[in-house]
Amino acid sequence: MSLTVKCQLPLRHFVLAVDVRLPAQGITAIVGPSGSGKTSLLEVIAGIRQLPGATIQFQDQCWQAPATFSPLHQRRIGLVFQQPSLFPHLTVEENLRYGWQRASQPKTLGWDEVIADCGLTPMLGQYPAQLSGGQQQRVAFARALLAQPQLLILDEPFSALDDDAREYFVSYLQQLAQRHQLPMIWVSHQLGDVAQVSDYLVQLHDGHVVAHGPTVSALQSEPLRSKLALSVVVAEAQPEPAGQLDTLRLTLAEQSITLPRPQSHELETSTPVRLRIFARDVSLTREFVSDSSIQNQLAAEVVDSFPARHPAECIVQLRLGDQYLLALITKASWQRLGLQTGSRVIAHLKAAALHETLRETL
Ligand SMILES: Nc1ncnc2c1ncn2[C@@H]1O[C@H](COP(=O)(O)OP(=O)(O)OP(=O)(O)O)[C@@H](O)[C@H]1O
Repeated sequence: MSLTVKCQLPLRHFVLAVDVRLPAQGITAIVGPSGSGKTSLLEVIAGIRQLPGATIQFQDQCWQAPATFSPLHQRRIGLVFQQPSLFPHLTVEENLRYGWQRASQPKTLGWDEVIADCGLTPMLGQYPAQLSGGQQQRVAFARALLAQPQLLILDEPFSALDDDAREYFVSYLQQLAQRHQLPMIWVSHQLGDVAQVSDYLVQLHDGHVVAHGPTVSALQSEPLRSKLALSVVVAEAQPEPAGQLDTLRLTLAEQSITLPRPQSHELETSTPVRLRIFARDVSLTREFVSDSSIQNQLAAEVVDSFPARHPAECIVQLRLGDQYLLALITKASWQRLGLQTGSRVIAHLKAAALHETLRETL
């Protein structure tokens, strides 16, 4: 199951030159600096830009080849851009019915379910101009779902939402990919969100794919590891001792960590959960320390170090079992601790930085 994209699109400052095969399942995130060609690439995939010579193949469907071109509506793509293009003269309900009535059968994403999940019930009778930017984005997202897409293409769809709502919708993306087997291509500047739920990462720079691969490993490879300084590890939920209702114990590489229990999460023992850990939230010592507020201390091995954005800092790559973690420390600390490849260290993870980032894995 794949999405093959080959194109050469001259843009103002460079040519968007892409030749890549992406998974046609799960969540594929496209990241890259502003102006690197992310939106243009989505437009080529959707067929909004009819580009001579491009090849777009989704699963067993040829959307574009030298002698073939399927327009957007035949591709059954749910397209959500940062600017929600709602019909201003229709109510929210009428906007939603527009997608719903044109949808193919069978409808796997139900009307009531999507409206409830997107929190739209109170605003069904209102017009777009009566809604905030974030509410309009939620309507546009729901309308795309109700059209029963076979592929969801998202370009910063939650940029106007507040942090709590964005967090909810990011985890909703994961549910949609998991429960409804709905593949997604998602452009976001929120690297933490992307690391948290994406299965596959593509990095664009000046119109070229400079890195792509499964998220967990792509984050540990150049150029993403230097640019993002962020790791994703998978831990397993552990049974909680009686009376400890506000904390959650996890096992990571056969070691125990504890974090504040997210209120929304009921995790069964052994459920694998993803933790997104910024390198800046990891510090290192040579020994376990007892007089620290940081209780999550994990024995690890130094496998590499490389420059960080600031010349006085470096990023240390650590191995915990078969998983990898990045730590951002100063070069002075690297010297003072006498670190080198193979050194045994203790990685300290701030629990408060972890508890907002807990997700069940796909
Ligand atoms: N129709 C067009 N013709 C020529 N150049 C274009 C056209 N549309 C966009 N560009 C240029 O192509 C480059 C990539 O734009 P694009 O919107 O794809 O980038 P992006 O990575 O999505 O940026 P952002 O993250 O800011 O949304 C920009 O330099 C832009 O000016």
